[in-house]
Amino acid sequence: MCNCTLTPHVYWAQRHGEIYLRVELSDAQNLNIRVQENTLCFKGQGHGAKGENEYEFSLDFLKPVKVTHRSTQRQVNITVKKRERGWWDRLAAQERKPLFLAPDFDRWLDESDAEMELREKEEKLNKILFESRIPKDPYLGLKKGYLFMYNLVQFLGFSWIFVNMTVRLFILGQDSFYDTFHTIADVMYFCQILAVIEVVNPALRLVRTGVLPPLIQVFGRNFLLFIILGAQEDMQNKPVVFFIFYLWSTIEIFRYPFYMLACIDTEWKLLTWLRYSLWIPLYPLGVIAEAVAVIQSIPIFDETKVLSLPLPRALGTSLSFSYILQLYLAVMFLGLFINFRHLYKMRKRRFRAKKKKAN
Ligand SMILES: CCCCCCCCCCCCC/C=C/C(=O)SCCNC(=O)CCNC(=O)[C@H](O)C(C)(C)COP(=O)(O)OP(=O)(O)OC[C@H]1O[C@@H](n2cnc3c(N)ncnc32)[C@H](O)[C@@H]1OP(=O)(O)O
Repeated sequence: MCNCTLTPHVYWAQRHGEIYLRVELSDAQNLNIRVQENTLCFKGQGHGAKGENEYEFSLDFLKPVKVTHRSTQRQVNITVKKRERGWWDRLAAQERKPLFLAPDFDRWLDESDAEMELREKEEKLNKILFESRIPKDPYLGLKKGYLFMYNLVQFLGFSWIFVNMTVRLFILGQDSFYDTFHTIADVMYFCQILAVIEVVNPALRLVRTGVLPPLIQVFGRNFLLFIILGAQEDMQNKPVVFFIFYLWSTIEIFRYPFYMLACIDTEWKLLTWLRYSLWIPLYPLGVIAEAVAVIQSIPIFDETKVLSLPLPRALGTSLSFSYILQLYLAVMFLGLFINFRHLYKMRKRRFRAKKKKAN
């Protein structure tokens, strides 16, 4: 036992593997801290509750401890390792708590919180270990730079379309519905040709997603843009073009900036929410608008015979493209179903991952 004269205030907290002691003694000098079995003896000079003096205390721990670590800042901090990991019901061997001892509420955790803290530390360590085992991709910077530029160009293109259409709608009202194609088509052609890259990217493993969903989307949009609208002038001044282009560009002005931020490992929660929620009303509306355009184009293709297939004389003169369009109408809803399910899964995965992080 130590021969104690003045005793400092000592604050404590525990974890499963260690005990933290904070001795209220500033400008401490001549420190002598010893641990034997389950007893810690402390002696030192410094400024404590009774001014500048020599202070000492001894503490019999509930169970054996080993190795200490100490640091002296404004107070003396001591870390004591428990010889066996576990949660202690109390700190001292004697049932009555020594008078100089009090909980350190700055570091205090109850058993379950301490377990959680431990698990988080282990998870972090495992993640670091796991990541250090994966060989680093030497072209990662280049890939991200390329994706960033691609998304930026698409964002600028679709923003131009969206802003242009909105301004025209405010100025011309319903009249703007009729010449959407003539004012917007060039930029839309450019963006949609470029969008073929979105099928190539997953095929080359540049992005972590499947090839089928972007293929359905790019094929679906380009079929409508280049064949149904592009090949039939009579379709180009129909109001449905306005709705199709407006729905396409509305989702894209949120989707592309979301990807741009992902390329620089940044996330803006509102943008993520918009990217993974806006499709819920927009996608079905888009497909309905596209279906209307396909239906409106059927008699026009029948009449003009554009893209009709010439047949041997015995079978008739030609096979109208409208038959392909009728088949396409059915395929469209299958495409809608596949992509709707894909986006639903992506949304669930994204928000589940976020919830886990928040917990
Ligand atoms: C075989 C051919 C069959 C043809 C059949 C044709 C039928 C056609 C019918 C359908 C017609 C539909 C036409 C379209 C209409 C409309 O668009 S209406 C308007 C509303 N539209 C929408 O809301 C859909 C918008 N589009 C999309 O959401 C996508 O294009 C998608 C293809 C449907 C799904 O995208 P996907 O990439 O698979 O999912 P994400 O969660 O966004 O991304 C997954 C991960 O990949 C990363 N990533 C993807 N792209 C990029 C990129 N360009 N840059 C950087 N990163 C990218 C993304 O960050 C994700 O990564 P993690 O975060 O690590 O998961």
